[in-house]
Amino acid sequence: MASQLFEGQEFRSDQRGSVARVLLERKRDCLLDYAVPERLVKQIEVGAHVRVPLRRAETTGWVISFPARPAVEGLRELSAISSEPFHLSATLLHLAEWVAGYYCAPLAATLACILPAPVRRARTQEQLLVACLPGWEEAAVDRLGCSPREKRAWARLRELGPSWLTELCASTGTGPQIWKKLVERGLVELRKAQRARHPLGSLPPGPGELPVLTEDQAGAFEAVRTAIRQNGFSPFLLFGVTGSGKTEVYLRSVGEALSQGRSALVLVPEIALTPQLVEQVQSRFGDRPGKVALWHSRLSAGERHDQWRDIVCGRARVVVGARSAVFAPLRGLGLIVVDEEHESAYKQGETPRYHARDVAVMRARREGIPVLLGSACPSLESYANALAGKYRLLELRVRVEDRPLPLVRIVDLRRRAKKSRAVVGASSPERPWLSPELQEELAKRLALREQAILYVNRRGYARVLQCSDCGAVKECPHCSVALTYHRAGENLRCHFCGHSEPFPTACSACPGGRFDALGTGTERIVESVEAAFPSAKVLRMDSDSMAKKGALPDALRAFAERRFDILVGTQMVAKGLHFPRVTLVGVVQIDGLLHMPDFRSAERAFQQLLQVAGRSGRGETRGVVYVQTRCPVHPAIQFARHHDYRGFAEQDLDFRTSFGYPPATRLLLLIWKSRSDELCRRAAESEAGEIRRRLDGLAEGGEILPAPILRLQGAFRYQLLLKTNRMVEASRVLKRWTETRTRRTEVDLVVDVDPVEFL
Ligand SMILES: Nc1ncnc2c1ncn2[C@@H]1O[C@H](COP(=O)(O)OP(=O)(O)OP(=O)(O)O)[C@@H](O)[C@H]1O
Ligand SMILES: [Zn+2]
Repeated sequence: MASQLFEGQEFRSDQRGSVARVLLERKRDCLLDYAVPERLVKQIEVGAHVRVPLRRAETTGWVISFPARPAVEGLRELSAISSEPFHLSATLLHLAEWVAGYYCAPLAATLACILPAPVRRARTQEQLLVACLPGWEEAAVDRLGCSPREKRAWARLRELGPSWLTELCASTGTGPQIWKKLVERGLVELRKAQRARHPLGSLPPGPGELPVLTEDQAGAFEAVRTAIRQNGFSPFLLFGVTGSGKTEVYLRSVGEALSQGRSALVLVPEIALTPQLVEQVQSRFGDRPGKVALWHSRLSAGERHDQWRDIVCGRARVVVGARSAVFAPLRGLGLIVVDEEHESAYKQGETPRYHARDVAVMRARREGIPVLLGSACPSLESYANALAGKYRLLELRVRVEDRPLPLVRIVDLRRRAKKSRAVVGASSPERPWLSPELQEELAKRLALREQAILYVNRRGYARVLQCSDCGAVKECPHCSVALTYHRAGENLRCHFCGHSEPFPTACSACPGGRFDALGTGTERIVESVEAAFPSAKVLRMDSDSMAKKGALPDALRAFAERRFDILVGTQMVAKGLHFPRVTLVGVVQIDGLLHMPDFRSAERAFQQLLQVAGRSGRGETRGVVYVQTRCPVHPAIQFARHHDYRGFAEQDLDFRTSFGYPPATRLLLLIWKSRSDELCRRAAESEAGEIRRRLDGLAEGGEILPAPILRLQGAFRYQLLLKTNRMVEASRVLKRWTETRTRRTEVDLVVDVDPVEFL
């Protein structure tokens, strides 16, 4: 049965019935009716997760409705219901239905993304809890003849109150046997208890003194506060320059929602990259364990299981999370905050390919609450919505304490001598990657004991490894891209599929055995900096060096404590970091971003520049920024030089309107994928005709084109880009067609609504 069966229906959790319509948990949407046995009638509700018989086996699914009359006679009975915390609320079902409909995805897949099966199946954890038995005084304990160690342990537990055995042993330096002994003496009890896993448990709570808001902050907060009190959908775009204190506006707003007895949701692009914000939320609101919940896909299934229960039952009042937290089952939601709303990490790369910022706005509308989107360089989509009056624009024009924005200097690399082709192993005395201007400024800042950040848009050592004799370039065996040379592991790696191979001993195309390392990455910049400033302490920050759990917070702390002078990194160093001693930011390399085959390439480069520049001069000394480029007149660079967001937005919006790109229209990207190039191209061409016919009048399309990276993870890809102003309808037609599409086993089709990735 197709999905349109339940489109537009009201999900009401107060409904009951003797026939349940169940959406099976499978790849494609399939609805079946089951009889509800007498014993389950009281517990069953819309959104319940159930086990049902299917042919000779059992499967699982979600109760979607209680039809008055079953679709067929002689129904089979459903067999069991999952525990109540794992029933989805009507609000979430509606949201899921919208996501599935808009993003052209199966509803079953969307529900599985909201509440993944391993999370649901994980068990609550039980641990040993130690507690003092009542009625004992010190004098009485003395008479029992306890050893001094036993007595000390008992006294300590009395101060602490009931404690988990493992932690008690660790914090008091005792072994479990001492506690067993105290149990034997009848002084303490040891019992098993349910223990919720709180991923934030160990962060220090306790709010300090709140800063006095700047005028702009106060204005913005007042607007949000009024909206929270008034109840009702109201979307805000908080556009605040770097260092203007957006976080404080978020925190005050969350506090306001809580004080109104509501809960709040704070979305961040990537949890691992924003430890500073998570810590702030926890220290402001985590006055009891579990009040702030964390939600992202890197938590274990057990942790997510417990967090889900905490959120559903109302123990957690604030949820901080990445993309998928937009579906967190908070009750009485009063506010949603989306930090760095322009970030592409909010877009999910697999089915359902939703954009969490847009789902957040949709959820806020359904719940009738305010949503606060914040950024120092808003996406043009959001900015256009603000210009059109759909979002209310709140501006923070100046940095806190009236600190000036940094001075941006452009270093034009065009007239420089050609870079020497640095042969691997040979040292390059002139250090071609750092211009004399940037080196001079670095030297100056180091002498003043200030700190610097250098941004490079690629990790690794060199972009390409090329045979010095025949010119052959080492490519990934699975993708049509060159491998990146990583010196740290002496290997070559594909940044798209993760393939890795050792540094070659010989060229595969000729007898040669010498290679040129072309282009640069973070590792090479670290090498250049260390050569130029042997006494400086340099820290590399990219997804390679920060791969270990806890590495990033440790590194941030070390840099904050000035154990390093220079931080070299990828976009990781551009986001949300606040280091008052940083007075110099060097953009070593950014040109690559300017020329991506993507209509957003200028916007991305501009955002990156503005963000990274914003790390400079956040303390008492004014900052400077050096941007090295071969395209000094590119608008992204020129507008960034003057911190002119509006100027950039205006001219880029003009370009988008002239060429029919978002936000002037919406895009639908269809991608055919197959192991066979020929099959893929043919399928794309034949199906594109059918799609164009069905979408006639709803969407307009260009040609079938090979994807910019034709082969990815072993699959060849062809694309069709369609433009539409009626996405909901177009998406519905496409969904119906994909559901009935005769399945060609070798050719997959992906439908990406509002795509952000075109490679
Ligand atoms: N009203 C205030 N008075 C003094 N300091 C403040 C005030 N508001 C915020 N701050 C401090 O200013 C610093 C910068 O704030 P914050 O990191 O929120 O800026 P931001 O707008 O998020 O910048 P970015 O976009 O660059 O990340 C923080 O250390 C914050 O504690
Ligand atoms: Zn690859």
